Amino acid sequence: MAFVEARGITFGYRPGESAVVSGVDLAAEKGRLHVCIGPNGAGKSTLLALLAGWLQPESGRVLIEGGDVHRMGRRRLARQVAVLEQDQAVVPHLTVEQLVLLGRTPFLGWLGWEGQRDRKLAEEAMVFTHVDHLAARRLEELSGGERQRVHLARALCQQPQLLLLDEPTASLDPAHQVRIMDLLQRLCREQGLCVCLVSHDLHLAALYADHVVLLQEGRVLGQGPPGETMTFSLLEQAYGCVMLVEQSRLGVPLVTPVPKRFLE
Ligand SMILES: Nc1ncnc2c1ncn2[C@@H]1O[C@H](COP(=O)(O)OP(=O)(O)OP(=O)(O)O)[C@@H](O)[C@H]1O
Repeated sequence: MAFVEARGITFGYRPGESAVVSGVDLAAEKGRLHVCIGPNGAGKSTLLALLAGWLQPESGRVLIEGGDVHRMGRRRLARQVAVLEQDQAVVPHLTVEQLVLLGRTPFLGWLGWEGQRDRKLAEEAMVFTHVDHLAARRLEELSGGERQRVHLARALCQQPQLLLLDEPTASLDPAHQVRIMDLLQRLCREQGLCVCLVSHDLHLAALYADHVVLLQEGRVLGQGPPGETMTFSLLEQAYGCVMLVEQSRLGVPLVTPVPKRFLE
């Protein structure tokens, strides 16, 4: 059974205006990495917020392990689902370790004290994401990429079953992009996590996705393995520019948007 399922979900931010997500069906499984791609404004972040239960669809349902996400208690939801948003707020004066420990909040007792196990999980998450050497630093003293890795550590520290990430590699250098994607893949394979992420990086999507969802104007234009969804015709239709799709030497589609001067 799918771990998280969207059944015909439709959502619009303002009544009477056209929907931002329209009739989306998808099924995401444990142990698999799902990547949602599509042009700016296609509705990817909105879809992620619907899967997280932060937004309620006008029609259709989001199910987690077969249960409606809006009927799950907030604490239960927070224990199962971790979200890494696109623009994480910087909480002033908080150290890296303190922020990562916030991932344990749904599991703490009523006094809110962290125990030894919580601190151990925070440390493991910081080692995983290569930020352990920054543990005592304040968030505002970090680079964008370092901060992004710290927020990922916070999400991992939560030990979720479903991890939703909005452009988790956006401000990372190529080595850290690969390291973080390797880590996410390992979490899927070894710990059976269900990972859904949004990305504009078509090459990373082709390299790592088990399942690609291609959105355009709120609708699913195609979904399936990268080889079936990242075709030049679907990508051109979605992005509205000419795309060259080759088979890379790593055996996955290599997508290059073609500059105008090569078309003249
Ligand atoms: N809080 C909001 N209130 C009103 N409209 C919104 C809100 N958030 C997003 N939208 C609109 O909904 C549409 C989809 O936005 P969304 O952020 O989901 O797209 P996206 O595919 O993630 O885009 P991008 O790739 O640019 O991040 C856009 O037209 C956007 O302007």
